[in-house]
Amino acid sequence: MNDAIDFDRYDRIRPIRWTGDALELLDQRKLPFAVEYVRCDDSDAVAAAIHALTVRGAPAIGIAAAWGVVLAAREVEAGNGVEALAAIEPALQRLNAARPTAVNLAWALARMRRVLAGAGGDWREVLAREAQAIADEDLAANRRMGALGAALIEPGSGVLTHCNTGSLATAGFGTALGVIRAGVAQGRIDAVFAGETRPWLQGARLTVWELEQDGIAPTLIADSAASHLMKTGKVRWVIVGADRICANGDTANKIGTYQLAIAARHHGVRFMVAAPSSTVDMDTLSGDAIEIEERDPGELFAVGGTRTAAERVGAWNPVFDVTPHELIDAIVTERGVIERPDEAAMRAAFGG
Ligand SMILES: CSC[C@@H](O)[C@@H](O)C(=O)COP(=O)(O)O
Repeated sequence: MNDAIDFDRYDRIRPIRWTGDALELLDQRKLPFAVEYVRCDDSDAVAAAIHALTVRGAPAIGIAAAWGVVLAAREVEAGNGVEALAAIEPALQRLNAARPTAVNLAWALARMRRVLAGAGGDWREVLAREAQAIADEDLAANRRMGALGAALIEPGSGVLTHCNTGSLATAGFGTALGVIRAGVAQGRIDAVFAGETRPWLQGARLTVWELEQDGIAPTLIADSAASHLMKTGKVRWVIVGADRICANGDTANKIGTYQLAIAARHHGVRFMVAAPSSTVDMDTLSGDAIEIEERDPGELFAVGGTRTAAERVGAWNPVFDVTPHELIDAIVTERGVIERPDEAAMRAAFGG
């Protein structure tokens, strides 16, 4: 087994590109059938892209929103950061309202507000530097998490992941998918299973495509095949990302994660959450307090534009769920590994 990880070999996709005067977003609604970037020239276009899932994944929407603040700043004249902040605050609120569950969005906006409030005449440059720092720190955090998470995995393991948590969902390398990339690179993981992730198919459309760019051949499964897969003994870990990790370790992630955690515990499969510290929300005490985004029920009526449900049916489309901390074996952030997370362990690691 070789513990060295050639990060560049596994990290080629960039979903967010800042051109110097516009934000380009890899259109994740069209992947894998078209690789097209959408150009955003103002902050409302960024907010609309976040809402429409053109850009998605908790860290990625935080980074996109930070660049959205830079775009909002172009529309105002102000002598210092405090004046500028007052002028762009409505735009920041529209960015914040684009999606409710991933805390990285509010976290990135709070960070942009903080530096702006302390800036002088050079406030535009201060904002651009901070947006770039948020992106750079995310990439570094993912690489660190990859190494930390992979170290928990015994050589010869199979793993199951859910949704898309890779380069597409972050500044690069990925959270759970970063752990998987690192685990494959080190020879610890010899089989990767990816759930389709109905209804938006992040697993089928994005994760499988991303891993194939790296020369990793994943096996796609229907979401409903997960318990059966676990019963076969082919996976030792379920590895997922997070949209918000609470003070007690309860974790919101893509709908379907909770049932994977229940099934994993039943079958003796371990359950890992990998996320940067920007996903940790020590102000939210437990998962009960997390707002779960509900999207258009129409997302359930069709696949790829073809109707699959009868006409005039009702549907409910919550797109995240909360996994209680008791079902989580390890939370991995760039700051370290928390095994069997609870409030005491979270407070010891993150304060608050
Ligand atoms: C690094 S990504 C972690 C989560 O953001 C991911 O698992 C997820 O749930 C994404 O949901 P999405 O609705 O596609 O934005």
